[in-house]
Amino acid sequence: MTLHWPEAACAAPDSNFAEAARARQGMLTKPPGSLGGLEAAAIQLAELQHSAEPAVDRVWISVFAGDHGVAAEGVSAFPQAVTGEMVRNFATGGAAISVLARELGATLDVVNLGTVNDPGDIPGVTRRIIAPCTANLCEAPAMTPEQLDVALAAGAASVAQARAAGAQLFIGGEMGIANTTAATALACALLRVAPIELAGAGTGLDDAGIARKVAVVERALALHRDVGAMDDPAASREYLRRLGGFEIAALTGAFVAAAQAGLPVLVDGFITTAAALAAVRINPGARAWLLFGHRSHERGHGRLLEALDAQPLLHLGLRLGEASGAATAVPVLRVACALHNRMATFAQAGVSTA
Ligand SMILES: Cc1cc2ncn([C@H]3O[C@H](COP(=O)(O)O)[C@@H](O)[C@H]3O)c2cc1C
Ligand SMILES: O=C(O)c1cccnc1
Repeated sequence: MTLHWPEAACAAPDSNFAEAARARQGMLTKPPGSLGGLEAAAIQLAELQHSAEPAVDRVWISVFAGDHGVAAEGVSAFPQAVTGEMVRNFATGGAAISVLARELGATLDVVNLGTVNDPGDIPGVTRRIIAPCTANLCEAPAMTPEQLDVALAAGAASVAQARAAGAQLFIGGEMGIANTTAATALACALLRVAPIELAGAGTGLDDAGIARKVAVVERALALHRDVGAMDDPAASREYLRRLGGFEIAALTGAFVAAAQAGLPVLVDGFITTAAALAAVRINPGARAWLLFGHRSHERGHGRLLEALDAQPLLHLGLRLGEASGAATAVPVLRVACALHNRMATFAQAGVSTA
């Protein structure tokens, strides 16, 4: 059997740079460990970038958009037309992620994978249309095998662009009305937990709406059960195909491709973390390349982060998606790098050690 590209080896982090960075942190003019997660982030970036001076000055943000057949079940507080409308808003600069990208001096890549309310060919949007939307995942597999392949490859194509542009950090975001339902279904299947444990309010469902969402995810899981063992990469791929979405699969493809290329990734919220879990299940070597921007307010995010043994940088109660939480965490990573690279050592500053 030929190896499918997402299962090919990931790049190797360099533990020598991690050791050196850890040693340097111990010599800087502060009690060892006192900069907590900032130290850990700088050490991880040094290890991933194979650099004594880690940096995240050049940031690439890809926001993948796609519509979901499961929106027909009334599982979002907003209408499906919003997905296409927001694609336009990303491109014209009015969305949260548009503002954040400008603040960071980051490149914003908007990729339309298929929206029912299609904004068409507009400047600032890359069209990689797969279909107007996925199939309703509680009635059929969300994607055909061919659609899954195209979506995974779309993510990899954005990573190739990011690398060509010299990016030091890749951020993936998503837009797709009803995609918290798809992400919940995928996470439940990958983690083997009940929908009631993970289903949340998304864009703002009330309790009755969340109960409807739970029932929809239960139907989906009943339809798509017995796909394979938890540790089987092919089974995880199949769950992604049946329960994911175009933008979720593109994120999975992007995360795997970034890890294969040796480009660190900063993960956003609930939906992107579900895509990240799928990436790690398909290719375990991808885990090392992931940093986590924030813990979202969305109900199931904590469980997903735990499953990935992730320590997110921020906890601000954000529940937007679009890569907004990851983008908000970039200044924290920049501060971590500046401290690591520019603080004086005890010897340089003539400060007494313990
Ligand atoms: C105006 C607007 C902008 C958004 N930007 C991201 N999302 C977020 O909300 C959606 C997921 O929530 P649900 O599953 O409840 O539909 C996704 O599109 C996500 O990115 C938005 C939602 C809205 C309404
Ligand atoms: O955590 C997220 O990414 C999120 C939560 C709610 C709605 N959209 C995205």
